[in-house]
Amino acid sequence: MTALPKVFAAIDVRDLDRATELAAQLAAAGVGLKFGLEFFVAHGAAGVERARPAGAPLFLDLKLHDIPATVEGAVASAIETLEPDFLTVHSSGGPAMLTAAMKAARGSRTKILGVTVLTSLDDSDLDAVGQKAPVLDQVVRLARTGLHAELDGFICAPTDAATLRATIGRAPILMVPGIRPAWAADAGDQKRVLTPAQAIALGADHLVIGRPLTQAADPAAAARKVLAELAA
Ligand SMILES: O=c1ccn([C@@H]2O[C@H](COP(=O)(O)O)[C@@H](O)[C@H]2O)c(=O)[nH]1
Repeated sequence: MTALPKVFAAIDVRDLDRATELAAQLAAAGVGLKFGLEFFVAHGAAGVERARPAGAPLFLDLKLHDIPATVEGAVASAIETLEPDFLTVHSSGGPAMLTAAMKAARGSRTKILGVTVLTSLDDSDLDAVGQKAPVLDQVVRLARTGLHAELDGFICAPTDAATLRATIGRAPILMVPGIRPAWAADAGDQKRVLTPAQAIALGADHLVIGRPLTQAADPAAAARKVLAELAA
């Protein structure tokens, strides 16, 4: 089996031609492709098939969160149409929903990743929705629930990675967004961020990077720069 790339580029654009162009440039630079809600709501699985260069590693970031039967059906549909390398569900959907997602993925090559606490949230945001702070405790709590349901891995912030690794061990996959290279303009709506090298050093297996690549003057050059920084 070919190893999956360290970095996945988030193709968070609505225009199909622009997404296709970005996907071609970024895949050629050696990163995988992540299609999420903005693109998927506009273009669906057919759009992903059109925008994705043949064979490019695919992360379908749908962050599914619903009753168990609905999530089981949605995971089955995603695998039937696209068979992505990775697919996300929200770990906060609860044990039965997570078990249903894993049931639908059984026998496929798709790895199911549980989103713990979004990288755009901090302690005060958790408080506002009635969840117990600190964020890190909630991340660990949700990962434990996910482990019980035998999820393949988790989405967490780079600032959570070391604690989560120490809790869950080496085997589960850690896919980490909230990445900002030192040369990136700003964090935007992300609240828990670190650089690519810091995230890998703390235990991330894969990184998700969106705007620092897609909004760069030369997205492929920006992706190559990140990969060179990681190699160094
Ligand atoms: O906790 C999460 C889960 C998913 N994401 C997704 O990653 C990218 C990040 O994009 P940037 O432009 O690098 O901020 C985006 O597609 C999110 O939906 C996340 O950021 N945090």
